[in-house]
Amino acid sequence: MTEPSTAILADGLTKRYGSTTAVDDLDLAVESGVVYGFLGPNGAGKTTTMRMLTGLVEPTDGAASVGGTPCTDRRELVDEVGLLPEEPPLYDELTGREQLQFAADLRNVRWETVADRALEMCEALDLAEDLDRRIEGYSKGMAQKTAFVQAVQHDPAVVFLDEPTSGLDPRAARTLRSQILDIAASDATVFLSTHILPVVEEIADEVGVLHDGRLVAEGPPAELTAAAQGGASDADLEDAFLELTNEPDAALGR
Ligand SMILES: Nc1ncnc2c1ncn2[C@@H]1O[C@H](COP(=O)(O)OP(=O)(O)OP(=O)(O)O)[C@@H](O)[C@H]1O
Repeated sequence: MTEPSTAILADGLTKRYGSTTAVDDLDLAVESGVVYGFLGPNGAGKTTTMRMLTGLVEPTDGAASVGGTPCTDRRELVDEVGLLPEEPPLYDELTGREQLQFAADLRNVRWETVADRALEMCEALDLAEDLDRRIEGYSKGMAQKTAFVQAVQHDPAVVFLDEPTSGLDPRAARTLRSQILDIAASDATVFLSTHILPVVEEIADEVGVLHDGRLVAEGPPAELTAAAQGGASDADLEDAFLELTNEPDAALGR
């Protein structure tokens, strides 16, 4: 058996905006092939963390790397990562197919090499028939599916997903969950931020809970759940989340 390698590493990662500390001295070590659920209340610093890890925002302090590449090295990082941001970058005037081809071009990847994978994913997500329509006429769900495929079609080693099932109907959300598991099974790492805790319970191997920019708990979902409500057998991840983010100092042993 080969030793697991670290896909995402953050050391004292900090981002301040004026007097606001969005991310506060964050340490992370996420192993390859893991689905890491990144949770936290609104404004906890999840998006800012993902933006630093993908090189979109410079940290004020600390450092991070993805697949061994420093996150400040955006050019190198582009080959390693796929990002589905909160507000996906799509061009209204393009068709879905042109958008996917454009995304491949941007990464200097030949469309022919990713087309089979991309089109298979579109087929499973029930998007294939809409690929030759312009994105301006897409529903929110269609746009979200396109943005997801664009983020992962080049088979990146590490995938960052911010609310990936946003706007998806239950069938599409289920397909997308299974695609995320397929991605992880192929030894890629998935860093998943979502408020939909049952999704995290279902597919995450590890969970990190962020509160006010600080990591207040980390572990497998079952472990966090087991510690919630004094060990009550019917506690779930939502109970754990509410407890941890209601009393973060207790979680940190203060
Ligand atoms: N560009 C910016 N300028 C100033 N403050 C910012 C900026 N981006 C984020 N912040 C602040 O940093 C903090 C963390 O925001 P962030 O968007 O990272 O949280 P989040 O956990 O992703 O929240 P949500 O769940 O609502 O998406 C908030 O207080 C936010 O107002």
